Amino acid sequence: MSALLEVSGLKVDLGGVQVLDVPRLEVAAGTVLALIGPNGSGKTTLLKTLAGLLPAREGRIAFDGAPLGPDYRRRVTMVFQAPLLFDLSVRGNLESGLRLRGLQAEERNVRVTEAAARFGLTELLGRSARHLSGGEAQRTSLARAFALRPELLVLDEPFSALDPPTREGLVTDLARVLRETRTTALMATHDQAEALRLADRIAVLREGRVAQEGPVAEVFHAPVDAFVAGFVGMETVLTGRVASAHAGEFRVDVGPCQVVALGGAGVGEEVRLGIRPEHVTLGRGPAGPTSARNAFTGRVAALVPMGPFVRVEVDCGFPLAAYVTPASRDDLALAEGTEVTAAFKATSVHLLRP
Ligand SMILES: Nc1ncnc2c1ncn2[C@@H]1O[C@H](COP(=O)(O)OP(=O)(O)OP(=O)(O)O)[C@@H](O)[C@H]1O
Repeated sequence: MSALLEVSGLKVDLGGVQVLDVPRLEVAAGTVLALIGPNGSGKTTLLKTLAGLLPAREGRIAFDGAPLGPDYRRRVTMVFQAPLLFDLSVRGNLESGLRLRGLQAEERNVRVTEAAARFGLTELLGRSARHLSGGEAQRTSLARAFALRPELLVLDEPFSALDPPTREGLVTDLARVLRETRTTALMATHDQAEALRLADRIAVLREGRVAQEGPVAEVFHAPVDAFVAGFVGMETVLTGRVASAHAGEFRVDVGPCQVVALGGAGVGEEVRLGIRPEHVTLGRGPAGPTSARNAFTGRVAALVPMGPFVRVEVDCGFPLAAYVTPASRDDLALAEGTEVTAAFKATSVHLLRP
């Protein structure tokens, strides 16, 4: 797939301070790249720079093979966290950009009807933008952007101001529309679940640099370091020394235990291992035969309800986080101090870059 957007040697300053340093970044045509990272990591600054709204101090940004030209602002559309709507009807808002571009009434009508249908706004076209809920206003803002059929869509945390059910509906619709229209998009988000559902690739930002960029599954399942691991929900990060290595499998001393992992690591090497809580299973009583290469006895140190699941912290001689459903917690009668067996496969242990 060819890159629609290509960034090299990008450096951006704000208020005289360098806030972005991105040696390379590419967005292939028809794909969605999500930027995730903590507050202040540079997501908005990178989006604005790539949308042509902020100048770079150094570097090259190429769009469709050429440096950004004067027509670039017309080819890119940006949607912000707070929908910036005009004091017009929903239809008036959807039409506004199309009028500016000199589209004829007939074509405007086709595009408005299509965009409204895509975002469930058909019944609301006559409503004043002043009388929309937050969710409806953001739908209008997204529909207005899609009506322009931008070559690149840039979304800056478009759902962060919405309540969870409203957000859920809009994420579902946006995922469908992105797929149907094969729009190339860049999106900043705090929310891993959003990134998982909307993006093909993820770039994790940290202090103005890209800590890792890759396909969504790769970043979530094989984070390169402890920072990315923590950010994408790999809650258990263990440090230990490799005790033995044999036939593509190695054992790491972690406290009084040995954790089995797959891959190449040298005996005596200090390594960091990451384990996702959803890959850890808990049981009562001694561990029976299992295909999991790792099974440890421990005690429940804490139980934290987190909506659809409960986060269980187990002390196995090292701290291990597991997710169970509230029903499993009740079936296993888990409470602080309960003795449990925690098991996870060697394939669920990820070797992180130190
Ligand atoms: N006008 C400014 N002058 C100086 N520094 C700025 C300015 N605007 C932003 N910054 C700094 O630039 C860095 C990146 O900010 P940016 O808003 O891009 O981060 P972000 O990842 O989008 O954060 P958030 O998730 O909070 O929106 C931060 O350290 C911020 O303090």
